[in-house]
Amino acid sequence: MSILSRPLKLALVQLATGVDKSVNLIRAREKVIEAAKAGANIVVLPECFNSPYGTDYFPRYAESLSPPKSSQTFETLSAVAQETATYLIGGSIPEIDPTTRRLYNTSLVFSPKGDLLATHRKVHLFDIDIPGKIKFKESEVLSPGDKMTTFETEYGKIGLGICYDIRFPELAMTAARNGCFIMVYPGAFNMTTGPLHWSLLARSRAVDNQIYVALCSPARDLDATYHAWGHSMLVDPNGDIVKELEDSEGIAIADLDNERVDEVRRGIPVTTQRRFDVYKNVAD
Ligand SMILES: NC(=O)CCC(=O)C(=O)O
Repeated sequence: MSILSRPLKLALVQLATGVDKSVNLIRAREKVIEAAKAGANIVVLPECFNSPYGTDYFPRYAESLSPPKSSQTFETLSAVAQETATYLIGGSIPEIDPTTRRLYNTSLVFSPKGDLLATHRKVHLFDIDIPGKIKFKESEVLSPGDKMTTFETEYGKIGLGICYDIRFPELAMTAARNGCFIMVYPGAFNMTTGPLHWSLLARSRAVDNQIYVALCSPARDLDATYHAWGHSMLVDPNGDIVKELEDSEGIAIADLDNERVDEVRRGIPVTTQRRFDVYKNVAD
């Protein structure tokens, strides 16, 4: 039995986000409906789709998810997943834990019935400093999540990370070894690291693990404080880019094929040739 039980249509919504949260939510809803009308079974939104991306914004836009009814974004995503009968991977949003007052970069996943299926808090915070190019420190305001996230669908198991998480192959490797047919990363790379590594990382995670990899970015807005790279894409288990957007708003719709996964794994059978007797202590 293939890790992807049957073909499916995936939609990556490269949303143009702005400063007005309600407008972002209305537009996200419209795009999910558009994707569903085009036949998508699973729809993905970008990292930080309800707010601009930036440490100044996270505290101002953060929502508490407990109890869920208090979150405007939770309610919108749940309702549109149910309305469209799609699996909805709700990009990510700034979340506040009302007890600890800690902030997280959090992704919510809903079933076609509108039920919450999974929650992923970004595990690896985006702290980088490339002199003269970009300095960013999510950890100034955010706390990291402390668990891997996978969830079951009728198509098979899906692994979820957020943006910078893609740089840590262990997450995708563990998800793939646990049977995931795809890793999905809502993400917002930038004009320095986007051209350098966005597609390289997606293709690497795909080839390493012979799984699909999907990246979903916000559209680029040159008036915003952070310029997202865009280029939402789907990569197949052979490392080929199946679909890629440019930098403006759009929806990438692509077919995932269970036979393709099996064909790639049969041809180059690394999934059965691993030598964990040789490199068993990967965390040492
Ligand atoms: N939002 C992010 O995590 C950005 C990650 C990024 O740009 C990178 O180069 O990694």
